[in-house]
Amino acid sequence: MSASVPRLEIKDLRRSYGGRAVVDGVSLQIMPGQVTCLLGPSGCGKSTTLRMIAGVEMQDSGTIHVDGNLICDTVFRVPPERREIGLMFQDFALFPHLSVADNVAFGLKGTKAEKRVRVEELLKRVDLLRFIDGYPHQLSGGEQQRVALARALAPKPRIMLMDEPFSGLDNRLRDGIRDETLSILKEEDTAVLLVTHEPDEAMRMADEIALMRDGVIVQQGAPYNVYTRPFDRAAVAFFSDANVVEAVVQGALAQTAFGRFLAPGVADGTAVQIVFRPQHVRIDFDRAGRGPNPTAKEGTPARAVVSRARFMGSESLVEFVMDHDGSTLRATVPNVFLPQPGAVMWLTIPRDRCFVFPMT
Ligand SMILES: Nc1ncnc2c1ncn2[C@@H]1O[C@H](COP(=O)(O)OP(=O)(O)OP(=O)(O)O)[C@@H](O)[C@H]1O
Repeated sequence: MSASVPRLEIKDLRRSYGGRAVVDGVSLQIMPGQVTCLLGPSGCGKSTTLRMIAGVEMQDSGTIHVDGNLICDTVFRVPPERREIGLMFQDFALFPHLSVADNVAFGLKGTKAEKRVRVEELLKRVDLLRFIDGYPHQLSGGEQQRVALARALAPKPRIMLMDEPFSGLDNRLRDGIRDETLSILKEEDTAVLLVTHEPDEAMRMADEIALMRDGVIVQQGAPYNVYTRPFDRAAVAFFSDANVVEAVVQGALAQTAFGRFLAPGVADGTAVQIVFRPQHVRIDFDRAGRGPNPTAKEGTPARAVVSRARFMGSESLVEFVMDHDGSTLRATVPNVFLPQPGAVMWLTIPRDRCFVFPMT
């Protein structure tokens, strides 16, 4: 198989329920060994997309190809069990009455001896060989999850579809299992489509993030690009808290209390939102009623009064009330920074860390 043929390619998938388009023209390509995360809020159509790829749901239109071969359009349909697609869902439910070995062997074909070889290989891989003759109820949640992974991988699927597979695990366990799962899937050269509504999970696991909203993919790219070049205000806010300053453009510039912001190509009179993350707000102490001098890179400092400061563990969150309009602005600072409420500070917004979006 040529390296340039996607392992999974979906084109213009659509599905409506009761006249409402739930998946509204979704296209994606995933290469072998690549992890793509379908990331979006609850109800945006992620699971429906996954179910159509798995073959348990029929699309209204659009095509699905695996390694260049059509597996489903509106007339032709390879049944789910012949798609060579592995599934891992949150409620992964091992069969309680089957041993760990029989759970892993469940979807395998071949002789008893051949199955045993593959089961042992996989249990070794997920570091659970010692439980081969045990039963699911004897395992912790994390161990059960690893058995589920072994079971899903056993038939050597070309594609793995995962729907919030780690959300049932507690935080400490989750990071380890996520990383372990990822390295096994990469070793097996499986193409992975992972559905999640958690940006942290997507950032941690994905080679590529497809940001989904209201049935469509609004932005797609490497995690760094999606995070640093968000498509719109909602895309910023999906990954982190976001501050917003509103202004009106004149001569391709938006004038604010923080100085002017470039708004190239935006027509005069257009209202814009200047959006920036709390970690990018620069805070300076008041010095005899003044802040730092304005610069081209950071603009003009604006005077603010601390209303609240909280220690969050690895960072501190400070809320300010802005002098010029009484609006609230949030800043996060690494480690411990807990100024007293009422303290006067000056805030600047680095121009390379903010996004200017015309209001729609
Ligand atoms: N069989 C169905 N019949 C009618 N509506 C459905 C059906 N399946 C899903 N929907 C609706 O389609 C929309 C998208 O559902 P879907 O499960 O794909 O969303 P999601 O993005 O995976 O959300 P979540 O993260 O909450 O699982 C929802 O509004 C849901 O109620």
